[in-house]
Amino acid sequence: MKTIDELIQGGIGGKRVFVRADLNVPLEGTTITDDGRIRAVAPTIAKLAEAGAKVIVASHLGRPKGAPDPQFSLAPAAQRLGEILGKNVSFATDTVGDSAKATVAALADGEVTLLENLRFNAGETSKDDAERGAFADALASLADLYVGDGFGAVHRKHASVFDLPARLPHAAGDLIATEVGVLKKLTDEVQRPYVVVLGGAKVSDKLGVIDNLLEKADRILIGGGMSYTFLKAKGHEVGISLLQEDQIPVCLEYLARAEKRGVEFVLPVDVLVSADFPDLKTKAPANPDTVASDAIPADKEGLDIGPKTRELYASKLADAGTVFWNGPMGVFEHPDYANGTKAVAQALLDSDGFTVVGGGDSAAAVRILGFDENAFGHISTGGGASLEYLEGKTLPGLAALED
Ligand SMILES: Nc1ncnc2c1ncn2[C@@H]1O[C@H](COP(=O)(O)OP(=O)(O)O)[C@@H](O)[C@H]1O
Ligand SMILES: O=C(OP(=O)(O)O)[C@H](O)COP(=O)(O)O
Repeated sequence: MKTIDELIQGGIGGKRVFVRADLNVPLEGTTITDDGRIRAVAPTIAKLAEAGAKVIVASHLGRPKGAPDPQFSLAPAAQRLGEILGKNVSFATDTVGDSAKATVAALADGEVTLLENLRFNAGETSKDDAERGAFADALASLADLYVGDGFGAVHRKHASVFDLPARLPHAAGDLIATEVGVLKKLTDEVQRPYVVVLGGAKVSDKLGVIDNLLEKADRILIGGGMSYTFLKAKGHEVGISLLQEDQIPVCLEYLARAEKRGVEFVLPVDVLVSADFPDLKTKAPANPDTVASDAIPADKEGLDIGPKTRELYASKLADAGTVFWNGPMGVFEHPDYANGTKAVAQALLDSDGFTVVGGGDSAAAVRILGFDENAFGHISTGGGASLEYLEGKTLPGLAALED
C-alpha cells in the first residue's frame, strides 16, 4: 500500500484529495460524547492540508436507511474536526449533490470540507455492484486522489470504501497504517494465554468471528448482548434480552467445538436485569435486579454482567499474555449498567499482557468511564474491522488500497 507521504512526495498541492474517514462517533442528540475517532484521523487530514491539498473528508454515521435522516447528520463532527484541526471545516449538506459540488469548488489549497453522511445515499451500502459503482462514480467526480483512513469501516464492501479507490490514484492514511501494524503483531507473535472478550450489540455481525477465534484463542469470555443467544442455546430462559434466535445452532456448534479443542468458553454466571431499557438521556435510576444467568425472568432484559461474573472475568484476565476486547459488557451509557465494562477495563489494566481494545463504542466506553487510554497496549478505532482482520480475512477496504 502506498503511504500518504509517498502521495505527498508525488505533489498534491492544489489537488482535491478525498479522505474516507470513520467519524461514526457516539452522539447524545447533537453532542458528541466521545471524539476519539475524529482525533484519530485528524493528523492525516492535517498533513494533507499542510501539503496544500484541498481536503474532502467523508464518512458514515450510524445506520440510516439510504436516505437523509437528521439524527445521523455529520454536522456536529464538522464542528469538532474544525476545533481539533484549529481551522474552519466547511460542511456540505449533501454528499454528491449541489451542496457538495459547491463546497468542493469553493475550497482553496490547504482547506478542509466534510461531506454529509455517505449512508444517506442507497448506493453507498448497496449489494448491487452497478448501484454502488454509480455512487462511486459520483464521488470520484469530486476528487483527484483518494486516501483510505476509515479503519473502522474497512471490513465493509461499500462504495466509498471499496469501489471509489479503484477509480482514483490512492494511498493508505496514517491511521490505517498504525492499526494494521499493531493488529499484524497480534496475528504473528501472540503471547499466551490469548484471551478474547466479546460483547456489544452487533451480535449477528460478530458471532461469526468466533468460528475462527476457536482456532486461535485460549479463552473466550462472552458478555453484553452477545451472551443471551449462548445462554438460550444452553436451554436457559433469556426473557426479552437481545437474542439472535436463528444463530442458536451455530452457538451450540461453537460450544461443542470449544470443549473439544480445550478452549475455555466462559459465559456470564449472573446478570443485571430490568423490565425496561434504561433512559439514556435522563440517566434516571434503573434499579436493576441481579439474577443468576440461568434464572432470567421471562419479562426482563439482561443489560449488564453481574458482580460474580465481574470477578470471574477479572480472574480469567489476570494471567493473560494477550487480550483482545471488543464490545461493552452492558449498556455502559447508563451508570447502573456500566460496572461490567468498568471491571473488564480495569482487569485489562491490571494484567501484564499486551491489551488491545477495539471498537467505536468499546474505545469510547473506556474513555467515558474515566480510564487513561494510553494505559492500554492499543486502542483500535475498529471493532468489527479488527475482529475480521484477526480472522485473517481479506478486508475490502484494505484490498482496495493495494497498488
Ligand atoms: N445486554 C445488552 N443489551 C443491549 N445492548 C447492549 C448490551 N450490552 C451492551 N450493549 C450495547 O452495545 C453497544 C456497543 O456494541 P458494538 O457496537 O457491538 O460495540 P463496538 O462499537 O465497540 O464494536 C453499546 O451501545 C451498548 O449499550
Ligand atoms: O462502528 C463501527 O464498527 P464497530 O462498532 O464494529 O467498531 C464502524 O463505524 C462500522 O459501522 P457499521 O458496523 O455500521 O458498518
